[in-house]
Amino acid sequence: MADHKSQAALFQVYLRLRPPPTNQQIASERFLSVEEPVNQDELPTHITLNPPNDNRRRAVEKFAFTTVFEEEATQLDLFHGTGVLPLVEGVLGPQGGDGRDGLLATLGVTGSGKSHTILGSRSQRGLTQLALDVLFRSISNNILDPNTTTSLHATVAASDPSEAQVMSAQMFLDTMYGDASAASRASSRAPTPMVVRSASSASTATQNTDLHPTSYGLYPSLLGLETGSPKSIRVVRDNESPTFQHQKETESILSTLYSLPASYVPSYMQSTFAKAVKTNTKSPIKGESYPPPTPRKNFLQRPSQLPQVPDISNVMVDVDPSAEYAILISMYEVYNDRIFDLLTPASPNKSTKEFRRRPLLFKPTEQSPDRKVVAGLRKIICGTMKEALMVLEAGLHERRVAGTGSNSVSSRSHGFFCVEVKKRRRSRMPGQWGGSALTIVDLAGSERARDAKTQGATLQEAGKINESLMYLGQCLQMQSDLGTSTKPNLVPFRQCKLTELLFSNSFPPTSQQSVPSTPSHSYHQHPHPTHRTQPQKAIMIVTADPVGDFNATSQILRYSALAREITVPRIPSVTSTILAQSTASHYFSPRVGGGRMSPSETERETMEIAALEIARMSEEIDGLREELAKSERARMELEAHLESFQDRAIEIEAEVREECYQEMEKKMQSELQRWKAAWEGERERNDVHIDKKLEIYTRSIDAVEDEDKENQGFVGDLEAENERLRSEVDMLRRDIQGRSPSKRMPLRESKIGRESRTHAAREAMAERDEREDRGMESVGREMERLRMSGESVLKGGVPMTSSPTKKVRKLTARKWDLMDEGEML
Ligand SMILES: Nc1ncnc2c1ncn2[C@@H]1O[C@H](COP(=O)(O)OP(=O)(O)OP(=O)(O)O)[C@@H](O)[C@H]1O
Repeated sequence: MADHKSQAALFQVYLRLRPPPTNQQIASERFLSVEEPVNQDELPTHITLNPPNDNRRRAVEKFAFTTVFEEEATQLDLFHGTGVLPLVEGVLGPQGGDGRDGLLATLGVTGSGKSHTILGSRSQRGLTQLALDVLFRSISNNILDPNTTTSLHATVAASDPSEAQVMSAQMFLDTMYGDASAASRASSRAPTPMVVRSASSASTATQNTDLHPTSYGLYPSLLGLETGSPKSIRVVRDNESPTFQHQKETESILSTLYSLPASYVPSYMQSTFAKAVKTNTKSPIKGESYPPPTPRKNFLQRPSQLPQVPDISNVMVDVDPSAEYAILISMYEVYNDRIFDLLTPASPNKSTKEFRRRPLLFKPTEQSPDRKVVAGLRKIICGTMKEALMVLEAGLHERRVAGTGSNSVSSRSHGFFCVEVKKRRRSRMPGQWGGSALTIVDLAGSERARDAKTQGATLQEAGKINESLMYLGQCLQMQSDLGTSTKPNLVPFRQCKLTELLFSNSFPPTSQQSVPSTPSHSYHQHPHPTHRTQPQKAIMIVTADPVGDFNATSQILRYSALAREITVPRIPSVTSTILAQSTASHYFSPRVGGGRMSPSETERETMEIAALEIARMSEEIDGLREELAKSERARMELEAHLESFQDRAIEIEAEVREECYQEMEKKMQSELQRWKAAWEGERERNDVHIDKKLEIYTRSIDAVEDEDKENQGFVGDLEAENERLRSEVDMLRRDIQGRSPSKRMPLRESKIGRESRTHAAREAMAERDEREDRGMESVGREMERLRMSGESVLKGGVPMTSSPTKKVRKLTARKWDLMDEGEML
């Protein structure tokens, strides 16, 4: 049944049954039985699922797999029996050329043993470790060591089509686990410019590892060099997150960076870095090897011992002797339908300060226009199996797991472990790197919320997990129905990230994708090294617990089995019982008389009809039951859909809220800035205005004071002059009055004498009057001027210095002065 189909299917599907837990107290009823293989030397391929005896009448289902591994099967049995070796060999391409992509995945209900199978346990190695072991050992003579091959990092990074950050294993491991030898080296090494920053950091910075760019988030900042703005470098310390832009510190960081080995710099920045080093004249310690980076606050603990069993030291696969290889490891997880790098530490969010990973895209890139790749992953060049295993451990540490009612360490995401085997012709002038990849996938397990007792975020995760597994189930069902057709659109793999990642490389290249056939030993003569001539070879290991959850297990088996047979049990009980009873009592009773039916015959006929009717109805009920079961499944699927849509809606709402909040915040900030600037401008204008006013006041007060003083001087002079003139007038008056009338008469009488006297007196008086007139005129002018200025001063609030009475007096005096002598007398 399965043989023909398994040839055409995209996946070879194996079933592994897990043994019951040793501490299980009450053994549940076993619902799964393995069918004996036809040939005793072969492994079984079929199982039967017997519904538990709980009064619900369900169909007995039979499933076919490539091979069934029973409970007692070991990790080694799985390794040899599932075709992992041909998979590894295919990736290495022993016949020349790029090799063939391989995919190894596990699928099953939560707690059924997926992670145990693929990743092993504390004491047992899993298929991943075994595959790495055989891979590294097989290419040991052909592998390039990143620590000794100087150009390796640059050439591999240049050939990578996925915008990856390529990094050497040594540096990465130091980043994650710390440098075991750093402490001993620290004392003998010259102090680095960045070690001590503040009293607090000085005490914590006992390891000079603080210096590495990643610990200060400097990789993106180096881009600043390209734009010629090293001042704007933003230095963020991983464990404290202060941001400062200090020129001196920046310079010191830069000079430290310039002295780092090139391998410390991410691939996409190599050229910038090289340029910067070239032009930098301040490199402090050339040739000094700096300590490893410390992006983590707390280092991971280096595993003291990795499991060594099962031992496969005698197992090797063929390699291409004319090629040299490089191994690149990357790890990512699909969590809530988003891809996250497991080898890049989470970075703090600017606004929330929460440590988060950035989701990555599965997309075609410039270098890979016709094939999607996970873009922007961190890829680690590993020279040894130990390095690869340590990278694996570090990545697993970052993977999301949670304790649920079904499994204390349940994987909450689909984990991807990618081993890229880079390959090029071995020669003095090696060509471009080509190669293929082995992808190992540990899928999250399907679970029922009731059994797993999950809630909140874990329940939401479960919704997403179940949904993605449902899509995977649809794809697997379609792929097992493919027959000879290779049309990719028959398998609806674009429904979610998981199926896209698993299936998009499973199909032979289409006419547009295919490239002219190349000789087997030509490594990428074509422009895009991502072209593949063969679809990936895929192995799926389904794990099941024969005494676990019947419903969940049967669902998984239905999805994944290469073939299925359903046996609907007949209903012997009702029909046959009635018929048997009738037969016993009446049916076979001898006929009485000829031709006519006796009462018993009539009765028997009625009974027969009733029995047939019952049988028909029973079948109908069975059909209805089957339909009910189907629609129940459909309902469950729809519910899962709905749940995931609701989750998505919540997510979108949260995202929109966040966006609105950010936008509002930004607007508020800009409005505040604008308002502050306007306010500041207004204040400055006001200040200037008030200053000017004050200045004017001060000046006018000074002027008035000066003028006042001057006026007072003048008034004083005039008054003195006036006083003098007045006294002179008085004197003259007295003088005139003091003369006796006799003396005056003779003057009158003696005309000549009188006239002469009068003439002399007149002349003297005229002279005096003239003099007085001149004096009075000038006094009047002066008084008038003072009056004018007094008025203007009065207007400005200063009192007048001359009074109108004085004017009157003056006028009187003048009048008096101008009177005829006769009138006066
Ligand atoms: N074949 C086996 N032999 C021994 N122990 C096993 C086997 N399979 C599973 N186990 C044990 O069962 C437990 C659950 O297994 P595991 O974590 O691999 O389940 P899982 O399918 O990966 O679960 P989840 O999907 O929740 O991550 C572990 O303690 C594991 O060691």
